[in-house]
Amino acid sequence: MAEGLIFRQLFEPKSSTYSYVLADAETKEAVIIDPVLETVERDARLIRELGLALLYAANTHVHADHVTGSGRLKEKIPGCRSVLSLESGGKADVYIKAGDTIKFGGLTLEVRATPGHTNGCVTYVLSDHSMAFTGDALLIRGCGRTDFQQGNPETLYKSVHEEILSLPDECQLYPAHDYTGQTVTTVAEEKNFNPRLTKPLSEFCKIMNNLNLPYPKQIDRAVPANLVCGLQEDVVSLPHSSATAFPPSQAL
Ligand SMILES: N[C@@H](CCC(=O)N[C@@H](CSS)C(=O)NCC(=O)O)C(=O)O
Repeated sequence: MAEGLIFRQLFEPKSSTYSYVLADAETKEAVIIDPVLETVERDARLIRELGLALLYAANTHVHADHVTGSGRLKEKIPGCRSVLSLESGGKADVYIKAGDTIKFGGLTLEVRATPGHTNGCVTYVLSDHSMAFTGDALLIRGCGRTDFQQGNPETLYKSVHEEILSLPDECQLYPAHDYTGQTVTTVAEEKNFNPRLTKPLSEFCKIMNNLNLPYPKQIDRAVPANLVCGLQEDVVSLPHSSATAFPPSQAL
């Protein structure tokens, strides 16, 4: 792990989503990647307890399976700005594209475009290339589905091979989801053991075109909400949250 980095991996069980807090231990400036609406209270508390100054709530893409917590975090933590790729077509305070950087204290995340699951997917790579946050492009021993939101298996295959598996073998990869209890993988592991991405392109496409997965349970609620930073009048938190409804934000 990069020297001087505070790092937390956080889990939201309903959608099996991982969120990540990264902060500079010296300046306490911080970023959260892929926060979830239902766990905003928990995450905001942690950020407060660690004495962090949250600069950015950055999404890897417009998620289809859960509502982002970025809009709600902005309301709770003044100074926090939402981040999303320009390609996503959603609202945010800061629009990013390949090659951009997100700075917090002395640390930097590089933005790599990794479309294929959606066309706005990005991967955030710590500038020393010790860790990368792959969203749904690469999952542990898997990858994001390609059957909606402009998904395309050929695009995904190229993205993952060129932008993620080209990182150093020891680079730790942190996905947006895991459905089997795993938490982290490495480039070397995925180059050797990923049952989809180790296949030639034609075989990969065949696998992806025949996954036959049911649509995510929250898709009809999540996609429209995530296009407006998770803040939409009719979006309410799922039952286990203490929060209720959020008014539309003028401050996007
Ligand atoms: N059952 C879950 C949705 C599971 C799912 O479709 N996951 C997506 C990422 S979230 S859009 C995916 O790409 N999965 C790939 C795979 O191989 O599982 C729910 O209802 O939320």
